[in-house]
Amino acid sequence: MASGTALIYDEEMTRYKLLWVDPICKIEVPERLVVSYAALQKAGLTQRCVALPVREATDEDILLAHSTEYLEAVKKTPYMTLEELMTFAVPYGDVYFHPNIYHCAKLAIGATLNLVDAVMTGKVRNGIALVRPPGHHSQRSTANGFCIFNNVAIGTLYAKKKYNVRRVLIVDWDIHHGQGLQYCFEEDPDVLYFSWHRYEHQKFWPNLRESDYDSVGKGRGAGFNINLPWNKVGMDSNDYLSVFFHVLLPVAYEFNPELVMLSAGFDSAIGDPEGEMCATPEIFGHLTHLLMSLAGGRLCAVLEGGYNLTSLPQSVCQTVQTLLGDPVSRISGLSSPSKSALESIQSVRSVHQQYWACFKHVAAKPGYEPHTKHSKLEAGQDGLQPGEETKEISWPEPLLRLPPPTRTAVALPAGLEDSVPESCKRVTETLLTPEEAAEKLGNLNIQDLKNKDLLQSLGNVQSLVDKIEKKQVRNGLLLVPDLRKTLAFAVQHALISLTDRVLLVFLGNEAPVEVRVDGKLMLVQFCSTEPHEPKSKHHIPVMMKGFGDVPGFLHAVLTLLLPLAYGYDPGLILVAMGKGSGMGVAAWTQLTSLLQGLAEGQMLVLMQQGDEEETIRTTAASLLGEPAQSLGTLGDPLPESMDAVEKLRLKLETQWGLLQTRGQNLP
Ligand SMILES: CC(O)(O)NCCCCN
Ligand SMILES: [Zn+2]
Repeated sequence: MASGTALIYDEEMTRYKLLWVDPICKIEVPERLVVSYAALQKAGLTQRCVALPVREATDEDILLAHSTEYLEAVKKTPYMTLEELMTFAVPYGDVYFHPNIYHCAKLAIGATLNLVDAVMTGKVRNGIALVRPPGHHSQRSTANGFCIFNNVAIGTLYAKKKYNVRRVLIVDWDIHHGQGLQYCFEEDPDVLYFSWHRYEHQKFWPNLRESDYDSVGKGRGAGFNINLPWNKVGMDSNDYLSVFFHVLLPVAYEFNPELVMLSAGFDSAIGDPEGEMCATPEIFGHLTHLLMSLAGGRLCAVLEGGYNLTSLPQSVCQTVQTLLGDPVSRISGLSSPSKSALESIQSVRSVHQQYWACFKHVAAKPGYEPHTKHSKLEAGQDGLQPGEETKEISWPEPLLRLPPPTRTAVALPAGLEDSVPESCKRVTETLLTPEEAAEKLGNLNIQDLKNKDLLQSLGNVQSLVDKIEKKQVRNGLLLVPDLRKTLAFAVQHALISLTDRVLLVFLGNEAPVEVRVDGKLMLVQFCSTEPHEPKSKHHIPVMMKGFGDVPGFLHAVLTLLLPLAYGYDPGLILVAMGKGSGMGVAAWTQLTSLLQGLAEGQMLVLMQQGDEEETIRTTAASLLGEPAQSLGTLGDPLPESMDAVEKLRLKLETQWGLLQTRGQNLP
């Protein structure tokens, strides 16, 4: 499996700037790259990445997405006078030229293509290209929105052509609509373009009717263009995560991309004059993590926008740390998305219902009609007039997410030692004394207290929890003779010595532990037989019509388990698979990968002794940060599974706000 994170940056791309007065373009300054790269250096991240050089794009590269006449016109700009440059820019809109911008634009493309090469050849697992000028607004024969050539469009076409990549997912989290990407791929069913963008019912730049949610793609590309408009400013992590859980990730998994291209614009971060949103930089560490379980981890991030010189570098560092596999910081205080976000989420899901099985059950009623004219008042403030003072917004600087010295520790019975990768640290702790065991697990009976294997597994669990608490170890894997007793002990010990909130995800029918009513344990139990009525809102039985229903299981993980887990914000995750739960290895590692975005990745996986070695090894690999195996092309989830999840969501969404998928007032 490929490993390593590429970082592509060249200071030559800082050598162009606005040469005249233009209040719109003045925010696109060279310092954007300078401060971002400096922040990576200061955080010690540059030396942990694989530094790759830029190269100049060739004409052939550029002509993948642009017309000859446009390229020939741009070729003349290095020789233009100031007057000519100004005149040349006017017809394009919100873009400026400079004698060196053509050179830098070729380097931005070349950086993107070198990144695609490195990822597609397995030289690295993922990477980021810190480039300017950005690209996602530029079109076949048009510069626009600070963009000259469309870096990500060319990167995508290049990957398809050179590496025969079939399906490419483009995620554009820049706060502006990358209409250039939409136009380029809207008829192509092999490229799924997802963009969220400040829209305010067409009142925000680029004010395009086709940026609304009902632009779903054309012809064979219908369904493969997803626009999520933000009709109000002030969106925060609740809104961003909700869109990932209920729109982007379900479709992305169904699409099953072979490569993920990320139009990483950070003007969607707090403090940005363009976005005026409220999501703090940590969110990009989570959004990146949630995309890394797709396409076998092949992820190429390319910088687009981002104009606040404080939140931009912070967001870049959050993204790079996650690409490197560092623990993701906890986001506490999550509650629920805004009403406006829910209207957009509902609209997108209903208009895409006919194209995606994951939305099959969605009511066909949009959250709002795209055509209704909305008064300026209704659309909220119409953004900052150029030069208007932004009120002082401040946010805490994200903490450095230091990885513990050991990532994964394992406690396996003798003989299974070589079933996990070398880099796992072995734990073979002393037995727990019967007194210690009885003290925590009152209900142990006499033969238990004589059961050496049980006492050994309790000792191992205690030791692993303590190592995690001391930040010596991030996560662990244990094979245990008695899952129930060991889980109960793990919960007890963790609540005493590590955290006051434990999330237990259990695959199996018999409830693994008695559920506490103090809210200190959340149990999400995937079961295939109708469970008895749960006693508390912290015991969530998820009916899976047989564990063979991988699409159904995944749907429940993305749209139910993750929102619950993020809303609960546990300090430790326990994952346990009961005997013969028959969940496929690929689906299981998707679960253990995705859940590492919670609790700073502090997780214990407990498996019943006797589980096949393949599952043990892949689980350990997932805990070590190996990308989850892609699930392959998913069939449709079983209707019963979808119904069970929907019923559960409706029941729980008032208590767990991130479960909501539409405005409350909608049926
Ligand atoms: C790359 C970008 O999306 O940040 N460009 C924004 C241009 C805004 C013009 N009003
Ligand atoms: Zn932007």
